[in-house]
Amino acid sequence: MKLQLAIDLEDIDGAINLINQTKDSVDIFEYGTPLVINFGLEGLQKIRQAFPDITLLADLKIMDVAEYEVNQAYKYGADITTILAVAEDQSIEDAVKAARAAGKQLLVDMIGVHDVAKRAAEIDAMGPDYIGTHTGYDLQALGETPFETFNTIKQAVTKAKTAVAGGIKVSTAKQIIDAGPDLLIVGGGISTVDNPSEAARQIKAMMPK
Ligand SMILES: O=C(CO)[C@H](O)[C@H](O)COP(=O)(O)O
Repeated sequence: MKLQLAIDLEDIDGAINLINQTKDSVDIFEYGTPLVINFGLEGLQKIRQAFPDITLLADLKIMDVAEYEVNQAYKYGADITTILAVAEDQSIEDAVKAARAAGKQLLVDMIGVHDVAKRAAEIDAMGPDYIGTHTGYDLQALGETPFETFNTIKQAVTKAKTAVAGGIKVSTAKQIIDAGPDLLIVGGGISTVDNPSEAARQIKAMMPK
C-alpha cells in the first residue's frame, strides 16, 4: 500500500517546503489541481527539478484531448497523471495507450460518477494502472466521505490497483486502510495540520508494508 500526498497549495515554494517535511513517509507526491491552475506544467517542472527522484503525479483531471494532455504531463516531469472516469471511453483508451507508450502510469478518477460499479468495471477493462474513488471538496463540504464508494470499487475492479481520496485524516485513515486500497491519497489531512511531517508518519505507520 502506498501513501500519496495531495499538494493542493497555492504556491510552489510551499509545495517544495511540504515535500521536504514529509518525504520520509510519502511514496507519491501529487501536484494538485490548484497548482495546475495557478502555475501550469511549468510549476510541475520546477518541482521535478528540485526533486529529481520522487514519484510525482500531476492531477490534471483530463477530460478531452487525452493523448496530448497525458503526454504533456509526462514531458514536464510527471510519472503518473489523472483522467476523469466521466470522460468518453475513447479519451480514456487514448490516455491508457499514451501511458503505455511512454512507460508511465495513469489514474482514472471516479469523481462525479453515479453508477460506480458499472463504470469502474468498464474502466477496469480499458487497462489503467489505478482506479480511484474520490469525494471532492464540494461534496466533503456537505459531509460526504469516500468510504462506502470505495467498497463498491474494491468489488468491481479486478485488474487495476485501487485508490481512495477525499478528506482522509489521521483520525479516519485506519478505517479506510483496513478496506485495502493500493493507494491512499491524503491532502489537507497532512498539509493543513500543525505538524505535516508527524501526520504523514502516523498514517504511513498504519499501513501494511
Ligand atoms: O483532488 C482533490 C480535490 O479535487 C484532492 O487532491 C483530493 O480530494 C485529496 O485531498 P483531501 O485529502 O484534502 O480531500
